[in-house]
Amino acid sequence: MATAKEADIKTVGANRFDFDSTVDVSTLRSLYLGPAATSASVPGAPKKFGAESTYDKESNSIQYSTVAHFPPVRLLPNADRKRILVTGGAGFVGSHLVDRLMLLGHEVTVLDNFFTGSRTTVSHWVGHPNFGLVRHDVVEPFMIEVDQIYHLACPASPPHYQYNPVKTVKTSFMGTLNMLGLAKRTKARFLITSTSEVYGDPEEHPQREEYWGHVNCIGPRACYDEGKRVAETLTYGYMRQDNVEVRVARIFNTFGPRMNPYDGRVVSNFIIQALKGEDMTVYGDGKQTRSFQYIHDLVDGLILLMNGPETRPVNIGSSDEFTIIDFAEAVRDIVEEVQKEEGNSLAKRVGIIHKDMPVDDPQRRRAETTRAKETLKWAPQWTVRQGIYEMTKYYSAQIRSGAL
Ligand SMILES: O=c1ccn([C@@H]2O[C@H](COP(=O)(O)OP(=O)(O)O[C@H]3OC[C@@H](O)[C@H](O)[C@H]3O)[C@@H](O)[C@H]2O)c(=O)[nH]1
Repeated sequence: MATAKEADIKTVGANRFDFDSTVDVSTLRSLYLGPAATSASVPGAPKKFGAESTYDKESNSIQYSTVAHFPPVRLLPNADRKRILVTGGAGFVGSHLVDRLMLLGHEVTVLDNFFTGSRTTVSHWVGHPNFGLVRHDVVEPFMIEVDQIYHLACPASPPHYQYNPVKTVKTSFMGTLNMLGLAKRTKARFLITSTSEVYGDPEEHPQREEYWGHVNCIGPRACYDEGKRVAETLTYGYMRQDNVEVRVARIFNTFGPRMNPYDGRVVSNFIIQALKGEDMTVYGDGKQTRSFQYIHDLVDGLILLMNGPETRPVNIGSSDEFTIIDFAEAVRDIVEEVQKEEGNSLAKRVGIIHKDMPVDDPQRRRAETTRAKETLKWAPQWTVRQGIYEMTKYYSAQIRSGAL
């Protein structure tokens, strides 16, 4: 069996609907893993991109330096170069989408309030003539001339979105209303990132797009679940009433580098705990299930959806389902493999402990992706193992550099 590190995926993206979105994985890696962790070779370009930070332990200070060279971006004819707005573009998913859109040669403006996003995720593009970064909260209107809007802005981790539930609902409703208004005025195509959480604690398994869901509208998760449901309602309202061109992605659990290590989601929690030699925390008995997709597969799906003809909601996720307890063991094995390779093996295996199950935690979740396969010709290409391996290398490098 191939090991995780033997990932030989060379390119991501696809050439469909007259739109070539292929990008070398090595170029993407140079943006999040850095040159030391990748064999990236971008012809004619410097090996290191973006701002650099150096931590000094003695003075407990951090020194930043900016770099004025950027990875080469595709040179598109004017007619093909789009002006693209990405709300939440400094978040985990947003920053990877921005990397792709920039490398493909588009003009990208990122809107972010930096509640859960961070400037560092896109700092390697600051100063590029095709790139703009605006601190702005989508609950307020925003004026810009654009051709496409990827509307991602909203906290996505359960502890984050439950921290200020009123703000979460407000972001989902007002933010989507404002961005749809912008799409209506500019005639931009509008894509919203909805979520598998619209299915709630599902009574149907796996979850097809036709399933209406099972959501507790007054529970602690409702601010996000119902927020995204009403955001979808608004989106189709604007489509029917105002002919706005809309796309709706229902994203299932996604992981990858640049995920905030302390945002409380299971993949980041497990990898960080295992790397630091702490017990891994399984909530409840760990029999609940999730299917996890790697970030690059999700970004492929978003770009295909935006540029394809499908206007109905489309699930984008993995159908490789794990119980959380099995997932903890798989993560522990991969982290140990990385530690061994890096000569950092721990004296003993980390333990797995159980904590209380969060209220309304969905018991089963697996993406049914026939629609994405048929209408977008999309299929995930990264295994969970390949993704966890790369994400572990990323966090491990961050711990070594003092950033974590
Ligand atoms: O340390 C942990 C964290 C989480 N978990 C469990 O692992 C499972 C997954 O939890 P996560 O917090 O990562 O994500 P959830 O599936 O609950 O929610 C996610 O759903 C889809 C996306 O839209 C969102 O990113 C997020 O809300 C849950 O059953 C949770 O209880 C643990 O067992 N231990």
